Amino acid sequence: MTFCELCKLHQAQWKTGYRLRSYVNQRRDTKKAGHAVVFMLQTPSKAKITVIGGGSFGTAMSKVFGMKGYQVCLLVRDPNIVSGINNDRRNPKYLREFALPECVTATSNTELALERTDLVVHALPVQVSREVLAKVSPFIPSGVPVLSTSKGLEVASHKFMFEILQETISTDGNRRPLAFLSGPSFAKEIMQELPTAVVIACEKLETAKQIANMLSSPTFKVFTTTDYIGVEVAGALKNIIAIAAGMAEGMGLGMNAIAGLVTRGCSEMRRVAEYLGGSPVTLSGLSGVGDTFLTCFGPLSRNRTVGYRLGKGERLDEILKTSQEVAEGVATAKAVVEWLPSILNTTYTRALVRFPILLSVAPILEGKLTPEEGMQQLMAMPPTVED
Ligand SMILES: NC(=O)C1=CN([C@@H]2O[C@H](COP(=O)(O)OP(=O)(O)OC[C@H]3O[C@@H](n4cnc5c(N)ncnc54)[C@H](O)[C@@H]3O)[C@@H](O)[C@H]2O)C=CC1
Ligand SMILES: O=C(CO)COP(=O)(O)O
Repeated sequence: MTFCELCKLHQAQWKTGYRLRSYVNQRRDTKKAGHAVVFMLQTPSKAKITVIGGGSFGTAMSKVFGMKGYQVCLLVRDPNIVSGINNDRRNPKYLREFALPECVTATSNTELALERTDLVVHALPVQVSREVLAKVSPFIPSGVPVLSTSKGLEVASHKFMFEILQETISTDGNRRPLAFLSGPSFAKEIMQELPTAVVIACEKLETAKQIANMLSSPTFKVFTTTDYIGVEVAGALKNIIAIAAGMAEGMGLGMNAIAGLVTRGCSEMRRVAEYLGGSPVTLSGLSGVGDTFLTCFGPLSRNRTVGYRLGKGERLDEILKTSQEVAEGVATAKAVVEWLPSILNTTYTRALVRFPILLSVAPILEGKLTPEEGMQQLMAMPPTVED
């Protein structure tokens, strides 16, 4: 069967699934939304997925769901992306070299994008997420799960995505299950259909499993966990470690230094996650060391690239001017220098002894320390027991 034939088959399945979706929506109206969602996600007929964000990762998620035959609607603000996807089956701005399945469409109309949707996938930079989620929230049908793929800490509030979602999506009295996807998953490699393994976290394991089933394919393997705190902390903090690793590489410090830095960075990340109630098992898994390795050593990483260019002597403003994609670690590093000492109820200087990597990146990004001074500071830390 060719790819086009497969798309036609999926479109036919979508049409036959329409009555079922209407039934599910009626069930939602009768306040049995929780059961209706469970039923919908388990059925083999094809549901509607709304992806918020037409950047690299939103495009990649659209492809994964589209390849499974779901009706994917991308909600984007740029009209060129809407027409590019609807007319040419390509996102003209991000990963344009890859075609999208025919069942992927795009719109800038929030109401249309979220009408009768069965799952919302959020793929926007963390710093704009609160504003966008607050706007779209009234249009998300009651009981529909929201799967976040964003990784970082909000600068203004020092909050993770799970907190931003709790504050924007679940406050209107219509509880919607919140789930979080993370792990080593470069958007470009997903578009290339290269094998990828991720983890989905949700307080209710059953919901995580249902979404995992919807996404799983021979090239996309999905694990599940209930430890959304561990997944969220790792997803945010690994980006800071990646900037540090890139910097060490740009400075030509050698593999001993980079491996040491990444390992100790993972230790700091695990200790923060455990402090907040995350599990060390999660931190040694896909969303923890898995994603940290990818981002620290993978040439496609935007965070590692920012660090590499800093290590080569460029200034942050010059680097950001020449990059159209988000490097979440830049904002997250800034948030962490204020947030981490405050949750530990201590000063920056005292916290620095326990978390020297997580807390040294922001002063370098801000130009208060040079990368060389940052590295000297790390090496001058007093010897401690390895933890
Ligand atoms: N690209 C990747 O390989 C992966 C990215 N992620 C995460 O996914 C999230 C999104 O990243 P990418 O898609 O890669 O970013 P990107 O930089 O490729 O795209 C960001 C998108 O957000 C849109 N946007 C920015 N501000 C907006 C606003 N105020 N309103 C509406 N849209 C707005 C931009 O127009 C763009 O389409 C990040 O948190 C990232 O860490 C997670 C896994 C992999
Ligand atoms: O999180 C990612 C892959 O899992 C992407 O990392 P970068 O944002 O550094 O490219």
